[in-house]
Amino acid sequence: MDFEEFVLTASLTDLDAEARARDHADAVEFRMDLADDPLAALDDYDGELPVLATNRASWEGGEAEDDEARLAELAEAAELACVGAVDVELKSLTASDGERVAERARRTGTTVVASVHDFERTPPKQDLRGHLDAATERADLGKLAVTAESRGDVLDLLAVTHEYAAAGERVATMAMGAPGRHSRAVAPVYGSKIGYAPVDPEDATAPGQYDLETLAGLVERLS
Ligand SMILES: O=C1C[C@@](O)(C(=O)O)C[C@@H](O)[C@@H]1O
Repeated sequence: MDFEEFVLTASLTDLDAEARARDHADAVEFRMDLADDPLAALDDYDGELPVLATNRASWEGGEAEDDEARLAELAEAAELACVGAVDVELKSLTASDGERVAERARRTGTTVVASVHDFERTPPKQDLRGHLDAATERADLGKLAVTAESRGDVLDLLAVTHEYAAAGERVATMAMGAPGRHSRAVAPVYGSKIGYAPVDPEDATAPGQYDLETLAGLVERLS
């Protein structure tokens, strides 16, 4: 997965749902931290869509508690043929074993996404740039999910997304929460390369997500 074009991913906690995502998604994000026995599920996977593997730490909004174990699992996932990309938190890449996951991914031609999440707010533009600089330096794509409290927050995020995309950097951005919901449809117009959506609305993996069919329709109409 090179993310040259926008990739709409269906966020799944159960890979069996891939068949239901195929009509609208380009890939699936497998939230390993929310799944039972994720490596066995990946071994058994015989779907058509490539997998972006995420094993989100509890300190970054996920459910994986044991950092060493979750990064070891993610490194194993990175080497599987069905996995086209792995998501590693920027903090893991800079401060823990995340770089080892990235090395193992690179050895097998798996793309590395460095992610940053802010579940509280949208930091000032200069900080948004700082996050994207650090993420794009260490990975093939820098992803930034913030929490919008106002339309102005979304404008800041979109402006910075546009700057980076126009400069040829590969980035994915989205504003979580209700005020930022429309960013999920609009950010791709400004160069964001990944969108996330659950197949069923009740399976959302972040606040403010549209369901997959809705987001696919919005993105298609706006592009
Ligand atoms: O990092 C992201 C983005 C996300 O948080 C969102 O806001 O859509 C959803 C997560 O599943 C994914 O890992």
